[in-house]
Amino acid sequence: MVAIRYEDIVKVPKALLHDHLDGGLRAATIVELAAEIGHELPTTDPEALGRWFVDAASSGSLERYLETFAHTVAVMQTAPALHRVAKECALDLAADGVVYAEVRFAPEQHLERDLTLDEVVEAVVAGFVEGSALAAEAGTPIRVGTLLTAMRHAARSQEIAELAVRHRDAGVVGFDIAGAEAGFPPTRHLDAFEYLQRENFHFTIHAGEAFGLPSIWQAIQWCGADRLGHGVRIVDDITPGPPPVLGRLAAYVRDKRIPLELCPSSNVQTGAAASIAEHPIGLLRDLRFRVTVNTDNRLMSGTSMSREMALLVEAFGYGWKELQWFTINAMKSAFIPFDERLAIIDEVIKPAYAKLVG
Ligand SMILES: O=c1[nH]cnc2c1ncn2[C@@H]1O[C@H](CO)[C@@H](O)[C@H]1O
Ligand SMILES: [Zn+2]
Repeated sequence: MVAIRYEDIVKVPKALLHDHLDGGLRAATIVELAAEIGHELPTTDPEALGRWFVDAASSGSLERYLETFAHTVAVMQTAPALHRVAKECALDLAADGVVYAEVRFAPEQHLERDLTLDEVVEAVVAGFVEGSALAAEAGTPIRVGTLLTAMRHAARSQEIAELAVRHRDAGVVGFDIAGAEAGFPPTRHLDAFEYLQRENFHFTIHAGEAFGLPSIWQAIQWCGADRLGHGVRIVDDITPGPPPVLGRLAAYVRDKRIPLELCPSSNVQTGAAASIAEHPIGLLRDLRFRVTVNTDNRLMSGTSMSREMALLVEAFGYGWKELQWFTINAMKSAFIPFDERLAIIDEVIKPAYAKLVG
C-alpha cells in the first residue's frame, strides 16, 4: 500500500461534528484581542502562547483542561471579536480541507460586556457566513453549522435551548451541553431536552468522557441525545475478546447507530485515553460503531482535522478506505437535512475518495 501523505489528507474532503469555537482561536488573534481590552495573558508571543495552551491542557484532568478557556472566552465578549473569531474558524477549517463543520460554543459565556444572547449568536453566525464566503472565493468551499452549548454546571439550559430553536432557520443546527462531567449529570437539564424533542430539534450531549457509563446511559435513555460528544467510555461496557462481548448499553448504541464524536488528542490530554495507539477508536471501528473523528479544541490540542486523521493513520495503519468511512459516518450523522447531507456525500466526498480508494 502506498503511504498516505499528509498533504493529501489535507486536500481530501473531511467532515467535522465536534469542534469548539472558543477552543479553536488563532493564538495571534488572542494576543491582538487581549491587547485591545487589556486582558492579561500568560505570554504575548503567539507561538509561546500556542504552546502554553497545549501544555496547560495536558494535565490529565478535564477540569484543568477547561480552565484554559478563561483566556479565550475573555477575548470573545464583543460582537466584532465574536465575528472575527468565527470568520477565522471557518477559514482555518476550510484551508484544512474540511467541507462540512458543526462548530459549538456557549452563548451564556459571552455576556460579560453588554451583548444579549441573541446578539452573541447573530455575531457568530455572521462570522461563519463571511468566513465561508471567503473560503469559497479561495477555492475551498465549506458549510458551517452552529451548535449552541449550555454549560452543565449552570442553570440556563432551557433558555439556551429556546435560543437555539429561535435561530434554527438562521444558522443554528443543534444544541449541546458541555463542561465538567463528574457531578453534573445530563438529567439536570431534562426540561431542555424534552423541550427540544417537542420542537423536533437535534442535540448531542458531552457524555462518557470524564465519567463513564451512567452518563452515557442518561444521555441516551433519559435525555434522548441524537449523538454522543466523545462517548469513548462506552468501551467500559465491552468485555475484551476475542471475541469482544457487548453489554446491553454498548449493544444499544451500536444497534441504533448512535454516532460517537470521538476526539483522540483531546482524550489523551484529559486522561480518557493513555495514548493515540491505545485509544478505543481502534476497537470501536473494528466493531463498526458509528465512529466519527473530531478535533474538539484545535488550540488546546495544537491540532487540526487533518492532523487527527494523520495520527490515526500512523497509529492504526488506516488507509483512504477508513478515512472515507469516518468522513461519510460524520456526514450521515450531521444535523442538517437528509437531502443536503446526501448531496455532500454524493457530490463532494465520494468523488474525491474514489480517486484514492484502491
Ligand atoms: O472536551 C470537552 N468536554 C467538556 N467540555 C468542554 C470540552 N471542550 C470544551 N468544553 C467546554 O465547552 C465550552 C463551550 O465551547 C468551553 O468554554 C469549555 O468550557
Ligand atoms: Zn467537546
